[in-house]
Amino acid sequence: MSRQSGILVQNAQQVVLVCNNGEKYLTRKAMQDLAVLHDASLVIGRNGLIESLLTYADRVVLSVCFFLGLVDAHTHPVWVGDRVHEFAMKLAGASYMEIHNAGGGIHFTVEHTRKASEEELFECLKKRLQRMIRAGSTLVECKSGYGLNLETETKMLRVIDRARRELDIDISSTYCGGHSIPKGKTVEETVHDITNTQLPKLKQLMLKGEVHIDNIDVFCEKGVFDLESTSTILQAGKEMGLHINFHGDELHPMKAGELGAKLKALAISHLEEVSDDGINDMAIAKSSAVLLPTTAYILRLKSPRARDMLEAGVIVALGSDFNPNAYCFSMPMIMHMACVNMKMSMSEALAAATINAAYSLGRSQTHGSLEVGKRGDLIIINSPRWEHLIYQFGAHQELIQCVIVRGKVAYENKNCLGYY
Ligand SMILES: N=CN[C@@H](CCC(=O)O)C(=O)O
Ligand SMILES: [Zn+2]
Repeated sequence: MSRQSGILVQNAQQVVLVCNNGEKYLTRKAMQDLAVLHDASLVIGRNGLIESLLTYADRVVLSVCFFLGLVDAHTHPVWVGDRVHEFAMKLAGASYMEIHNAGGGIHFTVEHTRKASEEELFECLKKRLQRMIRAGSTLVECKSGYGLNLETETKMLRVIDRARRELDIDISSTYCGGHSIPKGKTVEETVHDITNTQLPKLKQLMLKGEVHIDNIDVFCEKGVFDLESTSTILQAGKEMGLHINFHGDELHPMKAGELGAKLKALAISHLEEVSDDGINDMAIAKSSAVLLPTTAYILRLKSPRARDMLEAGVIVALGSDFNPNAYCFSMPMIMHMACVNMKMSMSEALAAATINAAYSLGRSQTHGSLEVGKRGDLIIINSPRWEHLIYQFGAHQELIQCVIVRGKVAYENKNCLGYY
């Protein structure tokens, strides 16, 4: 399938473009009506960008679909020390915050991640990103946040940066030094450390080109960072040129939707407890809602009000939330869960896992749809209809034949059985 100018991917029954008019995001009705070509091929140039999309009605068409690569808008993939023992505790009735307040949860992962070497963390991240590629993700947001001090947060960000340079996947990097209050510290001390020590040092490293950071994140939650401390940290990050992309309104109503809209956040994640005002403010400010179906599922919470957000015109995106609490790499499974538990349609879920997820990371000019001039990131699935990737829960290994990132084969599944 190679040709001199780049690669030609030929003769698909369907090519799912998602949108084709340079849209930066989709809302409301536009999420129902995605752009799909029939009996088509596409050419990716040597520069890794899409050169042309062609329809060949007269050729023999293969019973495969080409999809643009999926975008995972929220992950915590850099850590060591799994928490399978905590999964057992939660199954026996313990809540997320009970485990956290008893010194487990994020604290457990921080303890192990601080002790890990950079090489060890990179090896873990590499395997996890490879598993994400196998499930069709080609752009992934990756957070730090299991260091909570300058040394380990910087170590995590360097590991993410190395993955960006060495692996066939695109990454949006998030500084999440405000993920929790470190043991033995107060909220005030932590905010001071982040704004006076960590962020200034990271700014220097960014200027020297030693780390690259795209977004700033804080866990805005009762017993973690309140609204005021969240706002202080996010504004300090914004002044450094970072996109605001934070955790809010997850376990308790915090007015995080309202705060995010006021600060012009690009993204607010979770939102299980968002208020009506928060939804309206987010729609007006174009602050996207990154919904994470695994959180409500694993913690047995109520699901975020996706329908209310969609009807209000909020830009809804999806993420796996991969972390030691929610061990899921698969955006096809996330889309299925969004459809069943959050009442989204398959078209809405796909728009949320592509163009809108790219918007939440400030990347929708280059990612999130198959359009001439955008990244040549796509997946080839062995099925005549694209909906099978969502419909067949957990079957993505048997459906995804190939994942192409920037015009290069990043994964090929020779044993793929197909959609039967
Ligand atoms: N809620 C805060 N952060 C993560 C969980 C992190 C952890 O438990 O290690 C989340 O998005 O679900
Ligand atoms: Zn998270």
